Amino acid sequence: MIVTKGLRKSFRSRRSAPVDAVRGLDLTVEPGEIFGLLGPNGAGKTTTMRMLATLVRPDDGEVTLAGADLRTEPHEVRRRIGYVAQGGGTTDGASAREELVLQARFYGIGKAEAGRRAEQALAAFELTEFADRPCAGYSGGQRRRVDLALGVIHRPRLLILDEPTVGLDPQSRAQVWAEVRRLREEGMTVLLTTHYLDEADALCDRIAIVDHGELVAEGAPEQLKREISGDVVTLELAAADAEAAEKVLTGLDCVHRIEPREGDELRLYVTDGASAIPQLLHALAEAGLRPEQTRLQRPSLDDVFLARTGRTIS
Ligand SMILES: Nc1ncnc2c1ncn2[C@@H]1O[C@H](COP(=O)(O)OP(=O)(O)OP(=O)(O)O)[C@@H](O)[C@H]1O
Repeated sequence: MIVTKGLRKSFRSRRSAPVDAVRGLDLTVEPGEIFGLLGPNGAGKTTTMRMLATLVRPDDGEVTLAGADLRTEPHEVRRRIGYVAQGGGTTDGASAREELVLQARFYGIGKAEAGRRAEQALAAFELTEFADRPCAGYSGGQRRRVDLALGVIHRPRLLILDEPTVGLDPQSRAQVWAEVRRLREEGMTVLLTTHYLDEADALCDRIAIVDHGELVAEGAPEQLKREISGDVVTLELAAADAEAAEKVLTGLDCVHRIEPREGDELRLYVTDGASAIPQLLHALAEAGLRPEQTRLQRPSLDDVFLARTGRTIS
């Protein structure tokens, strides 16, 4: 659905040194995915989104979006994608219905059909109740839902969202996630940027982590985390059992490493916690041992960023 090869953009001004915002980005987003572009402030996420949305001209690189070439068919790209910018696009004085009808008309949709689409969008995004009130009175989450509805009123195949949940409270963020998932279920491909690690982890099928305009990692969140360090299993044992348990577990294939024991707690590094835990418990049971508590911790996307760049994202 999106292929970029060698995408590049520098900003030059007379007053300051040039900024290489995006430095040769190769990305592939498959149809039907929620794909997240993750990175710290200034990593080049917004510049990338603006280039894909035809708002900033790339210095170099080949880009295809929904089958259209960014350089030679920008009009076609605009027709086939929806774009929601960071600040959104609603006006204080207009109502959600007015904004939706206007947006549909902007895409050349006839008056009657524009009204029908606005009505459908209001229902789908749960906006009907306050559809005719000015947007100024909406909550942050409600306004964000109007932005999403505006982004898809022309039924694009690909939706590009720049920081869709920035500044929202946890409940509104969860609602936006639910809407994004619903759009994906309806067959839409979604590309979004975020600097919330938990958001990328929970929402995205695949992510690309960028830093200083370059790709530092790409893949499914689970896969990236597993590649870094596997999982950590913590077992709490009765004081009398800890030493014996350590001996039993040291010999198991699924255990890469056991941290030096602190009291009655054992921390084990394993490739995949979900499959290792039953093996650990089985081995302990055969030796007549049973942990009082078993905890599984997974590495976070921040660990992935740390491993690749030597810094934390947040
Ligand atoms: N119009 C511009 N003129 C000059 N420099 C720019 C311009 N737009 C972006 N930059 C610079 O390019 C780099 C990448 O910025 P960009 O906004 O793409 O990053 P980002 O990953 O979206 O960051 P954030 O999470 O803060 O939005 C930054 O150093 C930024 O200052």
